[in-house]
Amino acid sequence: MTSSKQGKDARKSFTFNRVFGPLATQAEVFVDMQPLVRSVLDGYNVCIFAYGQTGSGKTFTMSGPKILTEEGLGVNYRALNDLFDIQAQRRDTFCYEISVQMMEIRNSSQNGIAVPDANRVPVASTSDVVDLMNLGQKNRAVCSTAMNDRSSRSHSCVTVHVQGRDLTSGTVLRGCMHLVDLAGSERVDKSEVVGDRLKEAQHINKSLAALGDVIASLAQKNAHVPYRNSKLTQLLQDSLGGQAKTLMFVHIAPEPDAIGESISTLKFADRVASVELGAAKTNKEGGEVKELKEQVALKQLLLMFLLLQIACLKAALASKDGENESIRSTHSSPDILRDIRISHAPPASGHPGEEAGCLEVFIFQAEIHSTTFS
Ligand SMILES: Nc1ncnc2c1ncn2[C@@H]1O[C@H](COP(=O)(O)OP(=O)(O)OP(=O)(O)O)[C@@H](O)[C@H]1O
Repeated sequence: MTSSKQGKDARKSFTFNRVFGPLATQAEVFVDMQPLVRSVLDGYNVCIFAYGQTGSGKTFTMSGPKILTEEGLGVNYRALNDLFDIQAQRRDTFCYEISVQMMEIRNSSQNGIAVPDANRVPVASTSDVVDLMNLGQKNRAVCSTAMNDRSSRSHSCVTVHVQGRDLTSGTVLRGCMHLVDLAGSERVDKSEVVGDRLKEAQHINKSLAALGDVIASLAQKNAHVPYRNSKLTQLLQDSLGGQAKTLMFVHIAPEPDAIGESISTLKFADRVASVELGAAKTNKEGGEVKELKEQVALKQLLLMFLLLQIACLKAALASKDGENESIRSTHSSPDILRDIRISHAPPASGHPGEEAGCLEVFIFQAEIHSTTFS
């Protein structure tokens, strides 16, 4: 990249995994990220970001153009389509449940940034997803700036939750994929915004800077990573740290006067590319692990039960002998024992074998008031 500056700043070179030109199709972009998307079905956490200055094509990459055509479909739709296709192919070996959550992180007058209520919606087909995303797009905070007439003024995050059960071994895999269309980074002077819009732009830049700080800390392998400095980094903590697979699409505008912005975007991308996340891990819970966890939970409850019984016996003994006035319990032993119920529940749902052997524990008011042990 050649800038108008003289000397060592005149020419800069950056290296990335892949570069897409202005004529690259949406399908070509998706093919490159497809293996990553697929790994969510194998129990990995995946995070895909779109970063770049206002108007550089982030929403186009993630969702598509304003008027959607099949060729125009962005990576969000393609990713979910792909997941449904594989779900159908693995029908005989895996049972998958897929749900989608749409979140928007935007500037709010009270406490800076808000994440509106976001429910997980189960989805079973592409049309379910299209309906959901259309709704999300409609609700997204958008305004016209000098740099983009449909500028997104918030970070939008589509989170896909996948749970798959191996029909033979009972192993349960849980994967989650965040598809994040970040709000545009922009020089506030160039976007010509004022008042609330200016504040909003400053806020967006602040949360993008917080993302940059987290990435810098990860790159330097600092002991402390400042995830809590923004809602965005808090939300994505599980996908920015060690065990996830992360991909960032970085967008630069082709206009010559965007060069300053493009260089700072590329520097940001360079920093991101230097982060070593370490080996990604699957979220796998084997049938045996599940059984062991249930046994541990049962043993812990029995232990609690025995401790309570000892406490009650001590209290009863002490009050009988009048030896220790400070030992009191509001319940007698049988009452306390009545309050703890342990049930080994039968399968709750209609899916054969799904919850078989599952332990349900109900604890009602298992508490001892003002008890002091001698
Ligand atoms: N590869 C592309 N091919 C054709 N048109 C594109 C392409 N990328 C972006 N555009 C068009 O450029 C305009 C701006 O793109 P878009 O809204 O995706 O930018 P953005 O980076 O999301 O902006 P903001 O951060 O302000 O929301 C839109 O009209 C979009 O359709």
